[in-house]
This record gives sequence, structure tokens and C-alpha cells, in this order.
Amino acid sequence: MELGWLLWGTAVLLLLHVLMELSPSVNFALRIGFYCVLCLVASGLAAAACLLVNGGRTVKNMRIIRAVVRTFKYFFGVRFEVKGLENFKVEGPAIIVSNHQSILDMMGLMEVLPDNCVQVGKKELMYTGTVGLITYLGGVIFINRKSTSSAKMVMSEVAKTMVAENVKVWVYPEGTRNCTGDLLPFKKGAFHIAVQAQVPVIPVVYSSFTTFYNPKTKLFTSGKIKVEILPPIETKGLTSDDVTDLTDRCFNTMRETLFRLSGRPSEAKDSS
Ligand SMILES: CCCCCCCC/C=C\CCCCCCCC(=O)SCCNC(=O)CCNC(=O)[C@H](O)C(C)(C)COP(=O)(O)OP(=O)(O)OC[C@H]1O[C@@H](n2cnc3c(N)ncnc32)[C@H](O)[C@@H]1OP(=O)(O)O
Ligand SMILES: CCCCCCCCCCCCCC(=O)OC[C@@H](O)COP(=O)(O)O
Repeated sequence: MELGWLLWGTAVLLLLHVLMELSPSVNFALRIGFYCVLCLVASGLAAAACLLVNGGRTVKNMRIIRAVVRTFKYFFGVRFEVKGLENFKVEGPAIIVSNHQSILDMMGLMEVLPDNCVQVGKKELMYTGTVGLITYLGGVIFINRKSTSSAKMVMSEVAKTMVAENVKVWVYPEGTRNCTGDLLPFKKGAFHIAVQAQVPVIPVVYSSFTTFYNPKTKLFTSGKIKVEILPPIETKGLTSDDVTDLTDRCFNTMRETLFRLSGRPSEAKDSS
């Protein structure tokens, strides 16, 4: 009986392996599907651990989440080359901003996530089953992207509490995933929080995934991701009038770094 099951299992695995070799879209679907299932199952287990160890919603749960998600890279042959971790060692709270390419970013996020750091995420995340539960338990700040006024209210609250609670806040200023190898224009909310709280902005850049991951062409193989944490940008003395300039400065520095890390020639300086 057992031998029968073993033979069947081996035959199915062999068939899947052949299919993945033959068809990129089967390979893509299976690997992304496996990633989602891994997130869902791991979230359920991690949620139980968080409740047992810390009893409820607290940034301390991020340590458990970080430890679990850091193992994911081994399942997908993803390697990280990190530079600039020392730039996270700022006294007190800070706003961290990074580019956002895919749901795979969670591996890159957890690879470098400093202690006492929560993220700003779209409120729809709460409804993704166990992943929603674990993001809630980890202290993720949920915003309604479709309502600027309510998002601004939530974020101005964050500017107050982050200093009192000494937490760092990680924001994806592009506001959505973007796997084009370039940056979308930045939303300004993260920079308003930084100025309101008078805390530094720490830019983090991940090299483009396009060499090994592209949903459009159904590419999903293994690959190396370069990560660079840039020096903090001070906001002491800045006011809301300086937010646009601060946003632009950060955008330009991160875009330049993204092109450098991804081996893409930066835009030729306009001749004018
Ligand atoms: C154990 C296994 C686990 C496995 C699973 C893994 C789990 C891992 C666990 C845990 C990690 C979870 C990680 C979650 C990650 C999720 C990522 C996402 O969901 S990305 C989408 C959400 N993020 C954003 O949208 C960016 C933040 N958005 C903003 O900051 C925007 O600015 C926002 C929403 C506040 C407003 O967006 P607007 O579309 O209206 O555009 P604008 O240009 O930024 O603002 C419009 C006007 O409002 C002003 N404004 C914006 N924010 C303001 C503020 N706070 N105060 C005052 N004025 C503000 C601006 O200055 C602008 O005005 P003027 O153009 O300057 O005149
Ligand atoms: C019950 C259905 C569960 C669906 C499978 C859940 C697997 C989720 C894997 C972890 C996702 C982590 C957060 C993330 O990266 O979400 C995407 C958002 O940043 C941006 O969303 P969008 O680009 O604006 O659509």
C-alpha cells in the first residue's frame, strides 16, 4: 500500500518537474502558488507562536515573523547581497522608505528589517486570511489608499505615536507594486510623517527583480537581489513646505541607486 503511494507521489513530482521545465507559465504558476501557500501556512503557525509568546498585537512579533520569512529564500534560490546595514543604527525612531516590486518583497523586507519596525500597508491586506492575521499581530499600520483624508489621519497619528513608542515605520512610497525596473512617482505621506515627527528618512533600495522575476513574461527562477541601505536624510527643522523637495531628493537618490544596483545605465544627463 505504502509502496503504491510512494510510486504515485514520485510519478506526480516527476511530471510536475517536466512540466515546469517545458512550460514557463506552469513553472511560474507553481512557484508563485507555492509562495502564497507558504505565506499562508507560515502565517498561521507564526500567529500561534506570536499569541503564545507575546499575547497579541505588538511590534515584538516582528522578530518571530522576520525569523520565519528569512527561511523563504532557501525555497526559491533567492540570495541577498546587503550593504549599509549600519545606516539603520540611528538614535530613536525613523521613517524607512523602499521600492516595492512584488509580493516577493516580503523576503527582502525581512532580510534587513531592523528591530522595532512596523510597516504601512493597504487595509485590504487584513482580508488575506492568516497573512492578514499575522500582519495585524506584527503591528502593521493599515491605510485606505483610496481615501487620502482617512490615510492622512492615520499617518498623522503614526507621526505622534512612533516617537512615544520609539518605533521605526517602513513605507513603500510608490504606493503599489511596480516590477518595471524603474520607480513610480512617490506618494508624499511618508515624508509628511518624517517632517511631523522630525525623524530621519532612511532610503532602502532593492535591485530590479526583472532578471529572474517577471509576471508578464511568466519568468520566475532563482536570482540575486542587491540591497543598499542609504545614509539617513535628516528632517530636523524642516516644515510641511519642504516635503515636496524632500520627496524629490529621496526619489532621485533611490532611482540612481536602483539603476546602479540593477546595472542599468542611469538616464543620460539631459544636455540642456
Ligand atoms: C510568517 C510568514 C509571513 C508571510 C507573509 C508576509 C507578512 C509580513 C508581515 C508584515 C509585513 C507586511 C508588509 C506590508 C506591506 C504592504 C505594502 C503595501 O500595501 S503598499 C500600499 C500602501 N502604501 C502606500 O500607499 C504608501 C503610503 N501612501 C502615502 O503615503 C500617500 O501619500 C497617502 C495614502 C497618504 C495619500 O496618497 P495620495 O494618493 O492622495 O497621493 P499624495 O500625493 O501622497 O497626497 C496627496 C496630497 O496630500 C498631501 N499629504 C499626503 N499625506 C499627507 C500627510 N500625512 N499630512 C499632510 N498632507 C499629506 C500631499 O502632500 C499631497 O498634497 P500636495 O500635492 O503636496 O498639495
Ligand atoms: C485568502 C487569500 C490569500 C492570498 C494569498 C496571500 C499571500 C500574500 C503574500 C504576502 C503579501 C505581502 C504584502 C504585499 O506585498 O502585498 C502587495 C501590496 O504590497 C501591494 O499591493 P498592490 O500592488 O497595490 O496590489
